[in-house]
Amino acid sequence: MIHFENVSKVYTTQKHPALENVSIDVDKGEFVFLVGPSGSGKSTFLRLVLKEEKPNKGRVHVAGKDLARLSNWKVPHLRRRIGCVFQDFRLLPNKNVFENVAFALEVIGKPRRFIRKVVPEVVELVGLEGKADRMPDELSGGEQQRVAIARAFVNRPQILLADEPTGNIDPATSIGIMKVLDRINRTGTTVVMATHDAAIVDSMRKRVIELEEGEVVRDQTRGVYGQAY
Ligand SMILES: Nc1ncnc2c1ncn2[C@@H]1O[C@H](COP(=O)(O)OP(=O)(O)OP(=O)(O)O)[C@@H](O)[C@H]1O
Repeated sequence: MIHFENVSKVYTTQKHPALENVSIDVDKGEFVFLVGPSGSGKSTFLRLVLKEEKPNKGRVHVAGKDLARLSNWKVPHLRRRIGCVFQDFRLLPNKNVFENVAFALEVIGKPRRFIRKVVPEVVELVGLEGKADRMPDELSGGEQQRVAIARAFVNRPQILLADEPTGNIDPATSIGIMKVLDRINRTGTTVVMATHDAAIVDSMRKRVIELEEGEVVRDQTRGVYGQAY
């Protein structure tokens, strides 16, 4: 589903590569944690998957497409197949829960009837049934992140990228967020989550890929956050 082959990325303003000779394969339906110190290249990896950045060397394939051969006008189509969740939720403050989730479908031209059917289903999937009328500022941080996940998933993307989704959320609430991501993963969606949250990684026992100064230094099938010697 995601295939990196000897990928290097150097930002023009930086001396050191953000990613160096990275080769990673993520299969359909996998759940992968991307860990490593700040600046090790996790966000750069996610940006390359979205074709927000281009590699200086190597190849990136996503959902069977070689991104170097994907013309710019097809990039929005690629991004529709990839849901994104961020640390800071990024909800529209003037829209309620239903409208925030519906908006993701409106912008890609889905009919109103379809939207009225699927939005409540996804709102329920993330555990927010009964709260569809709430505005973002009437929700806790954990609930806001559930809305963001619903919005990322409502179009049933093949891949869900999450960049520090529990970064602004307390540990107890984070467990609930991880249950939602796990539920989404069980529907067959590939999930890649960049995180510094050791407790979460240790409790989930999923594949762990560790980056250090842009290089893959560990790739473990049922891994933990810290190096297991
Ligand atoms: N747009 C950019 N322009 C220049 N340098 C960048 C840019 N984005 C990232 N970098 C640099 O590339 C390296 C990798 O950064 P990246 O954001 O991918 O790391 P990260 O592992 O996601 O860090 P964090 O855990 O703090 O989010 C760092 O040295 C960073 O300063």
